[in-house]
Amino acid sequence: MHAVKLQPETSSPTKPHRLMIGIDDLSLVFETNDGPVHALSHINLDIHQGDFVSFIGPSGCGKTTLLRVIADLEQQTSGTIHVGGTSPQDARLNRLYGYVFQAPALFPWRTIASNCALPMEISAQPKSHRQAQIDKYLTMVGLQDFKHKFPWQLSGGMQQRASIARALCLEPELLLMDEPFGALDEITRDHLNMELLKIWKATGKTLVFVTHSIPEAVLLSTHIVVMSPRPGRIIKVIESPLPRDKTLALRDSEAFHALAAEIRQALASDHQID
Ligand SMILES: Nc1ncnc2c1ncn2[C@@H]1O[C@H](COP(=O)(O)OP(=O)(O)OP(=O)(O)O)[C@@H](O)[C@H]1O
Repeated sequence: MHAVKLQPETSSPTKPHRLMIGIDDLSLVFETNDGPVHALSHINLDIHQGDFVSFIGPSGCGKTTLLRVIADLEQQTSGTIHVGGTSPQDARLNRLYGYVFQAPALFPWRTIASNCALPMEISAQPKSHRQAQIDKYLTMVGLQDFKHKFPWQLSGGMQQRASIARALCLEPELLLMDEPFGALDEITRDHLNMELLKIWKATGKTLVFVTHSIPEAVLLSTHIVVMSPRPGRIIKVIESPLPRDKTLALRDSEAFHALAAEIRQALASDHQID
């Protein structure tokens, strides 16, 4: 299939923020027993410091693979990528990013505080600093009173909040989140979406977020990257006209519905929705 190279609408001449992620003509092919899988094809994307960028698209369009390339967990077949002005490998080694998985992935034999401490123990940070970071971020996600509990004593939403706190403890500039709220009920998801927006505002971090949910992408993002499968590619990058300061009430606004419709149209225009 002919691959269309799209320049995203993410940059403007007046934008003061530095480039956090720069991806240029990147493709990734998985060689499998059934032949090559074109997971990513000719991806061009700029993400700036402080942006909240969502990847949305049907199953198999390469959202997770793209996030994993940014995180240096997969290597591209061709093209280039820079993360924080360096290679993804250096960004990983310098702990530039935190990664939040779809499942909280907490160790059941460690308390919430001890789970949060683990990455800081691995990077040999002093105990007093570890304690301060844990207190800061467990308070931020509303779990300070649960720090001595074990993961299995917490609800799914609380466990996911704990995994976000764990990622924040290392003070990464960049937070990569792969459908972190996909398994949660709608009410809990609403709540955590608002919590995440608060954290994003308070910390000024750059967020890259994978989701299947159009309302979630609209509610959270400054930019929405619409993707399509076979081969996995970007079909449109939409800059949100909505304010960065958002409330759940915004979902009843005309602007919200218009943006959701634009995303839906972009997805439908490809005629490949699974
Ligand atoms: N390690 C791998 N080896 C071979 N093929 C892979 C591998 N990882 C992903 N793929 C394939 O690459 C394509 C993109 O997968 P990816 O998981 O990135 O999609 P996705 O958009 O995140 O899907 P979902 O929304 O279902 O999680 C799919 O066809 C998938 O089967």
